[in-house]
Amino acid sequence: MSLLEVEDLEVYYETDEGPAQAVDGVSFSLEAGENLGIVGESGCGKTTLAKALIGILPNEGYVNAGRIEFKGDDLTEMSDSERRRLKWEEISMIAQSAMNSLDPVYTIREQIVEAIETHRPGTGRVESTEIVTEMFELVGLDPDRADDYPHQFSGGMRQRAMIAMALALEPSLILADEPTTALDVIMQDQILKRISQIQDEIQSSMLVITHDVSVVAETCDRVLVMYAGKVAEEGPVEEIFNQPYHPYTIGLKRAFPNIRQPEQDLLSIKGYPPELVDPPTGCRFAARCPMATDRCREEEPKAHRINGLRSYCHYAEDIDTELRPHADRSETWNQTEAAQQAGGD
Ligand SMILES: Nc1ncnc2c1ncn2[C@@H]1O[C@H](COP(=O)(O)OP(=O)(O)OP(=O)(O)O)[C@@H](O)[C@H]1O
Repeated sequence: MSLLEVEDLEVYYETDEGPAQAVDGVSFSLEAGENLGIVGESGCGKTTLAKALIGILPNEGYVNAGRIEFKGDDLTEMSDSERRRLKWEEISMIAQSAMNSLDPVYTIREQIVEAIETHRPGTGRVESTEIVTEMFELVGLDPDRADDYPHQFSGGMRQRAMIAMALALEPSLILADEPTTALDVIMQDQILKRISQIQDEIQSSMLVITHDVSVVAETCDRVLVMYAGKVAEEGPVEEIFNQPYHPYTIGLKRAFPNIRQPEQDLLSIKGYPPELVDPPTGCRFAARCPMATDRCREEEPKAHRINGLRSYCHYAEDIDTELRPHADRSETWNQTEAAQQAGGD
């Protein structure tokens, strides 16, 4: 049994224009001890997916269909109180901004101790205080600062404090949503290394949600690439980044600097993701894909399994022979939209 199994998950938001299909038919699984990265541009549904997993969708958001099985129990069928019990102890979240997750009126120590005592009622004050000291040391904070309020910490320290809090109860699953985006590059690297170290010690799994493929390359075993609410491609990190089978992954990879090929031009994928209230039929990436055909615009791609990857591109099987050389060229992605349409078929 996998630690987490998500099947055909649909998460929608009620909007004035109708339901926005922010997560649409997403399936994946996560094994114990494994790290899975979820990547994709802003708005592709990464945070919505995480919020649905931990049960913190805003009022207008709801799970429309699908299953989220954690250790064999369906989270979508649990009551709020059952889910609250799981939070921190079994599943914890490191959010994008620590400021929004830490309570400004309590010291950091009070907040961590409160989380420990709520979930482990037998834990005495001395033991909880010891856990705080240990966690502070693990994330590289001076334990003497645990009695400070969040506003007395710098941004980087707050982020570390939140990581300490998220890991204090040794959860089986950590959801890290852009855990280091607000930090400078050196701090990002240090914090990612800390998280991986602690994770090894407490043997937990992690879902790393980010738009930055280098964060995933550094921390994850597998990657799920999302585009406009759907899975574009999924597989082991090495394979996804070395030999992807979806044009979107090829484009996304080329949009970030590659230390192995520093001479390569960075490219930007032209255009914007589609509206999610009335998404296009066919492949959601078709309008921005330089290789799209009429079939892509009409028929939704199914999963193709190749080389240990799951790719949702009609032409995944042909990528090796015909499309990859084309997709690897910057000029392919620099074409104007008119040229794409003229030459697309
Ligand atoms: N409360 C909301 N009401 C309506 N639509 C929403 C709401 N929250 C998010 N959305 C929409 O759902 C889609 C997915 O958003 P989400 O924040 O999950 O994406 P994301 O990939 O995490 O983006 P980012 O990297 O910017 O956080 C977007 O189109 C967004 O506009």
